[in-house]
Amino acid sequence: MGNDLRVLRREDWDEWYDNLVRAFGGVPESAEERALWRELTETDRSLGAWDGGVCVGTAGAFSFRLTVPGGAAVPAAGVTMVSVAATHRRRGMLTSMMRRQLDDVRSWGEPLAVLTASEPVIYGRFGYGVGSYHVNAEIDTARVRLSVPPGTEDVRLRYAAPADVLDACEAVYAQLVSRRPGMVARIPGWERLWLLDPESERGGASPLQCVLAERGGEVVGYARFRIKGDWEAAGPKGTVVVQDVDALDPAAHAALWRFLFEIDLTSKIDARRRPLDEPWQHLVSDIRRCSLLVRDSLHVRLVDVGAALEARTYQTPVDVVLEVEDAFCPWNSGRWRLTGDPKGASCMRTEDAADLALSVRELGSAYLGGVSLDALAAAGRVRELRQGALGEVSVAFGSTVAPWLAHGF
Ligand SMILES: CC(=O)SCCNC(=O)CCNC(=O)[C@H](O)C(C)(C)COP(=O)(O)OP(=O)(O)OC[C@H]1O[C@@H](n2cnc3c(N)ncnc32)[C@H](O)[C@@H]1OP(=O)(O)O
Repeated sequence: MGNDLRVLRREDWDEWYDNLVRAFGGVPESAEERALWRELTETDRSLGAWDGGVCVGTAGAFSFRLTVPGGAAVPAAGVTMVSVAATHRRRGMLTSMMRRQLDDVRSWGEPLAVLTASEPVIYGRFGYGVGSYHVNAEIDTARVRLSVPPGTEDVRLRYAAPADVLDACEAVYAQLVSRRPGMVARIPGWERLWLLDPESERGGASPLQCVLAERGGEVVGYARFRIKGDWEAAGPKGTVVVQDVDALDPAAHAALWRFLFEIDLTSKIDARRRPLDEPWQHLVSDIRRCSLLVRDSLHVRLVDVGAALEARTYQTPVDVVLEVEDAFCPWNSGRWRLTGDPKGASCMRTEDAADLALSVRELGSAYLGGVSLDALAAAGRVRELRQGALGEVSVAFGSTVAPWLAHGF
């Protein structure tokens, strides 16, 4: 191809990042946001493709820790900032960057690579499966009522400037990370991303607002949101645009959502990227008027099948031989014996007969417990080779809590 693919040097960052911005339409970010991404880019884990000294391809990999079923925080490459210049598209440049990147991730000893896709069609060929989903909700708060559980009245709410209470909000988030598969522990510096609030990206809404939920002086939750005012002849019809709601217990959760439901001069909540099983869905009087839309969220790639399957736990005892096919990372292909239970697991090479056959992409989908192997088998993507194996393994792989990624990257 004649292009040079190499690890990013800090002095090349501006040209590298310009290629990325242009591939996403070319509208520049605010100086503040650009400076923050510059700081957060892990250059030694990023790749640039150069053609005659001009940057034409980019790919990065944050060093994340991802919560997996059982609560462990597993090293995972957070694949990001992927772009190929439109002048060089569809010549295999992405494929060569993914090749190099997955080889690198393996050499770093990280068992997983994860990403959120600009277009879901791109990454399946490289062995990524959709491992978590989120919902977007548009709630008609003029019609939908929220009932709250006992204890909600004990929660006190107060406004605070988002920057002033950032540490308290981050402490709440940090407590939630180990409770839900698919969440990512915050790398220092990342918390500042949630406070970037350029007027150009507010879509006519207010600056970011924050309300803390407290009980006995302790912060037990927070909501960050904007208000987009609107009026019609009959009166106000503003929208509450929710950015984050994180709460440590049911009463704090209900108090925050009730607050968002009842803000005067608004008749709608627009909440994106919420967990599939978020409790407020069970508190509303009319779920249909909440217009839930399910979207793919985290795409998961097992880079080291044995280490990845050992790193999580299983809901019920499991002893199974998996025949794994992995064309892009052939070191994973072949038979693996997985034995595990709620306390731990081991996964090793075996010559024993296989019970289930599947590709690494299906393993990625099932890995966080949000997509059942049964459903994948019904789609013809998993084959049962020993009768009864599918049901057992499917239950073992499940998670009682829906996996969820709180934010893009
Ligand atoms: C994690 C993230 O950062 S997600 C962000 C991804 N980046 C973007 O969406 C920015 C805009 N798009 C781009 O920069 C580029 O089009 C990319 C990176 C998506 C693809 O780069 P390319 O170098 O053109 O991909 P490459 O030539 O290696 O394609 C490999 C295969 O994937 C297919 N493919 C790649 N991108 C797409 C797409 N967007 N839609 C459909 N098919 C695609 C190609 O057709 C090709 O298929 P084939 O092997 O059957 O011929």
